[in-house]
Amino acid sequence: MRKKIAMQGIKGSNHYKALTELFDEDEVEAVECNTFQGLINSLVSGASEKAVMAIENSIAGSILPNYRLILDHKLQVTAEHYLNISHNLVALPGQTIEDLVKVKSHQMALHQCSNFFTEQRHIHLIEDVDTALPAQIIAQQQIFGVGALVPKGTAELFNLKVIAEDVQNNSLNETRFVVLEKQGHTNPDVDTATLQFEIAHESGSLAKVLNTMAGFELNLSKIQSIPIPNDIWKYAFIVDVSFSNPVHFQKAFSEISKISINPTCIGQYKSGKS
Ligand SMILES: O=C(O)C(=O)C[C@]1(C(=O)O)C=C[C@@H](O)C=C1
Repeated sequence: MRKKIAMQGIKGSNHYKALTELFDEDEVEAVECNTFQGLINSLVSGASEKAVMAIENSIAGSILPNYRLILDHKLQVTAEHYLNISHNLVALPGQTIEDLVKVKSHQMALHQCSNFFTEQRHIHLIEDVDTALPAQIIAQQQIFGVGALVPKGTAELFNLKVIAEDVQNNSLNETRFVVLEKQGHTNPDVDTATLQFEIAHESGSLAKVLNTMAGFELNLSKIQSIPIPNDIWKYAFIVDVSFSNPVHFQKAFSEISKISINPTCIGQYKSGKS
């Protein structure tokens, strides 16, 4: 039986691209979910074995609600993948950009193309569940006057015309996706970890944690603060670190556990950076 992997959106979306670059398409079945919450529900209920979820983009930044979902459901990150993102404006053939009155796409995709649409004042932007679904609906229902922003290759999938290629604000546009599971596994071949901790509201408490990481030769690649619900204006920190020796990470984590509050390892995995 093929492994079920939950993703946000449908075939033709960036999530689907990420999923097929992470897994052998013949061995897995993509479970299409309309929302990030739906993707988590699929994983938590056991309907899917794993989930592929976008977590941050190089133009639009962190998808903070997705960090919240990982923490609230105590999920583990078991892999990561960086996908080059290209947004292409598509519509039914026979139209030009002047004919479009609306463009529908995923909120993150619209953010990443804000400069292009500032110049197209006649176009009304509308959020949709992903990039591919509005394209599929435009094609199925033959809707004129409406465009979609889709990855390369998706126009052909739905027989749509590419009106403008690569309309993202910056040609260097990558989204980082994580693979989520209910439980992590002990894989010795890891060089990256994500951890979460809170600290006492005291001068120097974050510096102590960061110095401990430096002392064990952990290289910090990201630090993200996230509000602690029920503790107003207090924040937890989510940190990504890389290391050449997993033992260094274990030792550092044990030290950090002594000087922080609620330390949690959210995952140890192999870096997806090339
Ligand atoms: O709609 C899609 O194509 C998606 O896979 C969603 C998503 C996202 O969640 O950030 C994925 C990558 C791009 O950054 C834009 C949108």
